[in-house]
Amino acid sequence: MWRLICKKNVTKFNSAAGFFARNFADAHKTAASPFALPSEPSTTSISKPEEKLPFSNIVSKTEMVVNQRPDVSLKVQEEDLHKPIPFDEVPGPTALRYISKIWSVIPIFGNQVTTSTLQYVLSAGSQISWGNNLALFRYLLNEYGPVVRLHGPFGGDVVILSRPEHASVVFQNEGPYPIRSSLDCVEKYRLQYRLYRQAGPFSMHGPEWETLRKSIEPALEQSLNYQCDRIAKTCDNFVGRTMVIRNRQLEVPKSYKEELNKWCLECLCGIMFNKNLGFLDTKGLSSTAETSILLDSLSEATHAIRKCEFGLHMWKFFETPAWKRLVQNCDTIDHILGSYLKKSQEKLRERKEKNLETKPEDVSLIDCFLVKDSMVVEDILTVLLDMMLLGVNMTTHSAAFMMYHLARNPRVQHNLYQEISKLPENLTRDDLNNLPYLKACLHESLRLKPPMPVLSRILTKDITVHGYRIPKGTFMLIATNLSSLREEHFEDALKFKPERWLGMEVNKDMEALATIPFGLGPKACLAKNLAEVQICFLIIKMLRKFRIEYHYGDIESNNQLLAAPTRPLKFRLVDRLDG
Ligand code: HEM
Repeated sequence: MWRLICKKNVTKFNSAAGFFARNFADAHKTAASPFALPSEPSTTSISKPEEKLPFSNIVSKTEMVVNQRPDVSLKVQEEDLHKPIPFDEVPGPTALRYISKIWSVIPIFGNQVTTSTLQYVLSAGSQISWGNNLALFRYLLNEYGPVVRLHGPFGGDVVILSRPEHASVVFQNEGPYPIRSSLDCVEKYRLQYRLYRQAGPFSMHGPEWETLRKSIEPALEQSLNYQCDRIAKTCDNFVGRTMVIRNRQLEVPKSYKEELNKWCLECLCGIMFNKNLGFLDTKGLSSTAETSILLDSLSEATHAIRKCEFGLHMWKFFETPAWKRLVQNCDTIDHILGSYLKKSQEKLRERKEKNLETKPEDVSLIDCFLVKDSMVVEDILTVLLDMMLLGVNMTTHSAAFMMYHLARNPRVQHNLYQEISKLPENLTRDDLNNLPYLKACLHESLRLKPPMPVLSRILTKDITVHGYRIPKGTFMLIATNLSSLREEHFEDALKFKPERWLGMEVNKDMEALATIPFGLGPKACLAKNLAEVQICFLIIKMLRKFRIEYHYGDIESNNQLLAAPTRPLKFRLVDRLDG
């Protein structure tokens, strides 16, 4: 009986304390940007109130002590309040705990494999699969609470989070050299198969990654400034191509996503090589053209990477069909990019020999890379391929969903059209500074359908999240797509409401941290500006010419690695009479 009364009272205390903790945390949320805080979480993190209140611990210990000496129990409680809860007590599926015990005797794999293998364990007998990690993560977080530990069946634990205040503890403590889960198969292809010295910016970390990133970012920014006009023309060409591929009902074909892929590749190659490759040729591409081969190889390589990264990593031990497909297609892309690199080298040499003056707008991204001593040809190839694999998929996904959201929300489309209709015919990058509604629409679209729905980090030091001590080396998965859809952060969270972003300081306000489509910290996307210019220019050009409609079932994102829309983008594009 004593036990029962005690338990009831403690439970009441828990909920009351939880209420205060939440309110206190809310007060912190609005007070300051989490990045203005010093980095040690035990003294400064925004989740500090929660860290101090390991209530789950109190219940059992109070129960135990109250029965004997109630006065001592208070002391134990107070001490416990300040102690982080051990990692072993982080909740998670228990079946995995037992499996991991069996496998821990042969720790040959690691947490990378854990994440991909979990789909088999967790999906057994249920609808949940890693293929749609949104449903899987939602299930785990609903079942076990905001911090879930997955005991790696093959060694290497994974912790899943989604709340912005927890994610911010991870980002605050990542230091100058964050580590994320790499694309293992791409890393193996480069380091072991091609014997390159670097694995590419996405997979690298540490001082070598920093040096590479410091070479890429200013060069990309410079090329973007000079090549904006080329991007604008490519968007015009895309509009032209759209006009000729519409059917009599003004609908674009099922393959419109491939057309967007071509647009994106054309923009990217324009920046990389200072050259139009002709992906959007109105006559279409011949199947033997180099552009066709590049496009097909990129799509095949993307499929092969998805296949290799999801499921058992058998390609680590023998050559699976997916691994062979990856090698074949990455070899083809490397070969084509290599030939462009060679031409650029020759051109640079000739200019130098003949002492020819070079106008800034004639300088391509690879020219900028070639003049850097820190980058050899193979480093440049890895950077270009990373950019193509990530950039084309992510930008296509984002542009596709931006068009979709505008089609589904005619009022928003109308308001946006009002904003952009005053722009001059020839767009410049500066024009984008005065388009708050367009920026809000893009951010809102990325909130609902981010192309990288989950961010990952491997902890470089111990941290305390939600009261739990999580050790260095743990593989963290941050389900930003879930925090983006939570009603507590966004009213009518499932609705497309760009107005919510007007006046909000994105990446600074705590609420805004619930949506970080380009990631955060030193490892955040290095081509955010490029992606924004591309998508904004495209939407401006499209809206000036057409009213976008969509008359079919809902389009979702498959929420996978290198995500893609689940349905054909069968937009109906009606010419504007005043366009
Ligand atoms: C709307 C389009 C895009 C979105 C939403 C996006 C989003 C992201 C995200 C979420 C990350 C990981 C950030 C983190 O872990 O904190 C990332 C990394 C990266 N992105 Fe993007 N991206 C986009 C376009 C592009 C483009 C166009 C390129 C290249 C041309 C690109 C190249 C990269 C690279 C190389 C990295 C790895 C950076 C590093 O680890 O240092 N992305 N991107």
